[in-house]
Amino acid sequence: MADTATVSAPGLKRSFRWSPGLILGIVLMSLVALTAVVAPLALAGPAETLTPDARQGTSAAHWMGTDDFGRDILARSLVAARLTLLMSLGATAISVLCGVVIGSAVWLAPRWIREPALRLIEAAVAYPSLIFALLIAAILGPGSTTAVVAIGVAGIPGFARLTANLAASVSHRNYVSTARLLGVPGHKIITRHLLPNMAEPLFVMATSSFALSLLEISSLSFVGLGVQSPEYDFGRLLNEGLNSIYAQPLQVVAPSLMLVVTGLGAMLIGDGLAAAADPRGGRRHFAGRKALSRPASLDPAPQALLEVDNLTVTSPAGNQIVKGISFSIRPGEVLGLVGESGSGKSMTAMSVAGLLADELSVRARTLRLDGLDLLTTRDAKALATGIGLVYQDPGTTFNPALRMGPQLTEVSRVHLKKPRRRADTDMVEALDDMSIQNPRLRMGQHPHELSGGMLQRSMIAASTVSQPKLLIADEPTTALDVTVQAEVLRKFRKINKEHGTAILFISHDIGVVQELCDQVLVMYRGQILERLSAADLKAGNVRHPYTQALLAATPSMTETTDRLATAKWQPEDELETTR
Ligand SMILES: Nc1ncnc2c1ncn2[C@@H]1O[C@H](COP(=O)(O)OP(=O)(O)OP(=O)(O)O)[C@@H](O)[C@H]1O
Repeated sequence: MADTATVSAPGLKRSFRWSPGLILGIVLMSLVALTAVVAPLALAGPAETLTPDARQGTSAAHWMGTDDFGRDILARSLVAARLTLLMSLGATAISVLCGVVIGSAVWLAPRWIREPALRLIEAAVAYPSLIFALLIAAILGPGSTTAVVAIGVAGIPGFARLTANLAASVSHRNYVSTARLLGVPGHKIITRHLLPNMAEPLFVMATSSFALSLLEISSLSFVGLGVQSPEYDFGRLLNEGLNSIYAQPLQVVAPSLMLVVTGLGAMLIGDGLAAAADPRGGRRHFAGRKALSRPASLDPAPQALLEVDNLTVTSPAGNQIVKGISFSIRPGEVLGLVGESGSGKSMTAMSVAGLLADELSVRARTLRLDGLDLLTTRDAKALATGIGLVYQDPGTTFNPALRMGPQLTEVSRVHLKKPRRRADTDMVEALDDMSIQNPRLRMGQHPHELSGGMLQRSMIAASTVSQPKLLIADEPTTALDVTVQAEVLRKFRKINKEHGTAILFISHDIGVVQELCDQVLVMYRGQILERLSAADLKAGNVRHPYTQALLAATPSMTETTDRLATAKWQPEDELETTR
């Protein structure tokens, strides 16, 4: 149904609000930039030639008078715009480039380096940047290059912290988790997935940082540590005018006005962009798979494809989120995981995929997929081709900055080493198989050009094109409308029947689970309360009071009732785990 429609994926619609402040800022900065280009060409003579007309007041020839050496004050203030702007841009560039590199490196580093590095960056950010710059300038000696380096270096911690924080927040997106599962190297994740999606806040901060650099560079020149004569910027002009501030106040007024106009323009742009930007949106750390601890080993059941024995996930506060659960999935089996929100379903699935947040501690006696020890393996190819992942929200599954094709064919190209053309052809077939019309056209489009249903079916196609042994689907139909849901569920059944792919299917929806799954696990507060067949679930043959309460809370399509029951069950009840 959704194939012909082209709608924006949720969360990806962009809007931009032009505020009066932003427009004023752009006008002011354009005027200053124009002055910086034209003034040194047109006004170098009156600005730099020494004449006997020293300290004259305003006149038709000198609108703001002349300085101690007979030079035109207004011309000097306008010409100074070029050096001031160039220095501010240079300092901002140093802060942004070095900050982004350091922030990315910190995010990529192992936890034992990352945590102290972040504390160090926090401390550097808290230290006043101008004092820091004064210190650097005092060490390097006065000069324009010194001022640029000092102010640029002083701004690095701010960008490093922003980059590390943004990387941590973007790294929660599903497409980054998928890239990690696929074994994409950390630096590629940064350049392909993180930086394009962090560009907006970085740009907004760079604009504000430019305004700050302008003021700080002018301050350094004003106190004599920045630009030295015969060069001059706004700060240097203020420094020279200070000596004769009472006799010739215009010497200070003109560069002050230029400084105010330039600073105001940059700040208005920074504020305007920050307000206009539509925000998108624990720390995840890429270092291959998370190392899991294992108390002791146990031989897996021979027929099991996935063997999970005594899996425990503990939060940094010491709370057990998953409490020693055990289950297995046979080849070709569809296992449903149901339970209310927060019961630990996703934590269980992400433990299997090795994609849990760094701060969570994971222990298991056995975690094995078809002979592959998931506790210790670093074999990215085996993981990428062994496990497929489908997430709840198709809108966050794909990187909005990249076209669909390269994202969909990543496993084939990176791990199966298929040539690009062959990978594309296979993916077109897989998309066609998922009833996506015009698959070739879709491959060249960006995610926001596809509907939610199409994105979800594309994700299923990408997850299954390499025929993984296990497909993990974490509430894959929750964000879809009912018609699309039914279609997506049919696709799961087709994959299971045609390729014999085992599926770990997570859902709140008992009705969906009954239809799709062979076996069902009922989870509550990190424990498995009951394991039963879908047929028993359908027939209401359930033993545990919580499962009975869950069933009672499921609306029936055939019976009419005025009120829906809620899943009432007292947690004080004895937890009757059946493993
Ligand atoms: N990084 C974390 N640190 C501490 N606790 C966490 C962290 N991530 C998740 N949790 C907690 O773990 C519990 C289980 O979360 P999980 O996402 O597995 O639930 P779920 O059953 O999948 O719920 P839902 O159906 O809403 O997705 C929740 O209470 C959640 O708050």
